[in-house]
Amino acid sequence: MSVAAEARIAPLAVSLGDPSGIGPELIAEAWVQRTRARVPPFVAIGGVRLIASAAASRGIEVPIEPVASLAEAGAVFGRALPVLGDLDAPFRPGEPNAEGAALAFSSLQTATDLAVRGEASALVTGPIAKALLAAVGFHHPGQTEFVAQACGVTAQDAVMMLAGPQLRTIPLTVHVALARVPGLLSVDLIRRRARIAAAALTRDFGIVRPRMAIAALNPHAGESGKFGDEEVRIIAPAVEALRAEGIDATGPHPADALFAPHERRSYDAALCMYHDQALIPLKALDFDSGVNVTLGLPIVRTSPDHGTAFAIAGTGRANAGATIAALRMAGECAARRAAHG
Ligand SMILES: NC(=O)c1ccc[n+]([C@@H]2O[C@H](COP(=O)([O-])OP(=O)(O)OC[C@H]3O[C@@H](n4cnc5c(N)ncnc54)[C@H](O)[C@@H]3O)[C@@H](O)[C@H]2O)c1
Ligand SMILES: N[C@H](C(=O)O)[C@H](O)COP(=O)(O)O
Repeated sequence: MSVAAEARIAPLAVSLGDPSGIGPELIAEAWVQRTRARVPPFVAIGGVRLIASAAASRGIEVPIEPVASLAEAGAVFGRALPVLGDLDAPFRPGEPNAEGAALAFSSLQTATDLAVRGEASALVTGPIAKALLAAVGFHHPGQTEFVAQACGVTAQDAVMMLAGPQLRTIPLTVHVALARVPGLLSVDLIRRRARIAAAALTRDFGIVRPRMAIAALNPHAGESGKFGDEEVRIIAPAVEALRAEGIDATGPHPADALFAPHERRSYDAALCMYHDQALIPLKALDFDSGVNVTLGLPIVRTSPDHGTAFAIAGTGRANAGATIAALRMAGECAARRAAHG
């Protein structure tokens, strides 16, 4: 998608994430790198004081301008980092507390509303600590499910995808204990999520006929039932049904070889059975440019692949690559939707 096409979209709404984590300083860093890294215009939801202090801790100077609207943010972005709203907190790196979690929640709510109302062209969420947010009334496993609900989409139909330059992976089950995974797998779940993912890869990523590789659950894809029967009972029938409806699905593939370089060339996205099966290869290959994108929503939503990294907040060691990649991917997907509907 061209820079000209992205220039025509409204600014992205960016939530702060936990104010004691690395989110606010990476917002500042992304603004500093906006021209070189071709970051589309965005507005931070709150944090005038917070972002200024977080930027100072990295040794970067960022002019910050409070704005009253998204239109104003677009006009300001070239000369200053626009901030909308008066949410704020002092910067206490590595010292998360309930007040900060409440601020992160409010910023997320406002940013999501702006995207749902169509005022922002996309939503980019900063990293939050799920346990801390739960303590202040956030009753969702993660931001994915919160955003889905705000869009009127069931959590089942909001599909998490991790995307980097070398790989795209989709965890079929996400924030659940590993012991529960086999009981959650079904032909219907695989088909439903694979369909949503295939449609989104076409609509948002321009891949005309996405190739979906479906991973096995057990070692050696179960070795003909010797090490587990989920492949025979669930995954193979799901692949067959997907192929019958015209989706280019293959599998079940033994997961140990699926992410080898020669295998990665054979598919556009790997559908994985559980969180770490999908996220370990992605983060091993593309940690500093990995994006968490939610497929199947009426809005575009992305996030950096990393978490709050409290231990390095304010030290200047946090890499801004994944935040920049999340902003760029959100801008590209929004521009593609604006161009093609
Ligand atoms: N996008 C999100 O909202 C998101 C994603 C993952 C984890 N989390 C949350 O973050 C918290 C911490 O989780 P975690 O420790 O498993 O993951 P983490 O990504 O915060 O940290 C994992 C490791 O990577 C390092 N790291 C992370 N981001 C980095 C960056 N940009 N540059 C350099 N190093 C970086 C950290 O210092 C740490 O060593 C948890 O509460 C979890 O719920 C949030
Ligand atoms: N599992 C995700 C990751 O590590 O990137 C992460 O926890 C974010 O999930 P939400 O976007 O649903 O908060």
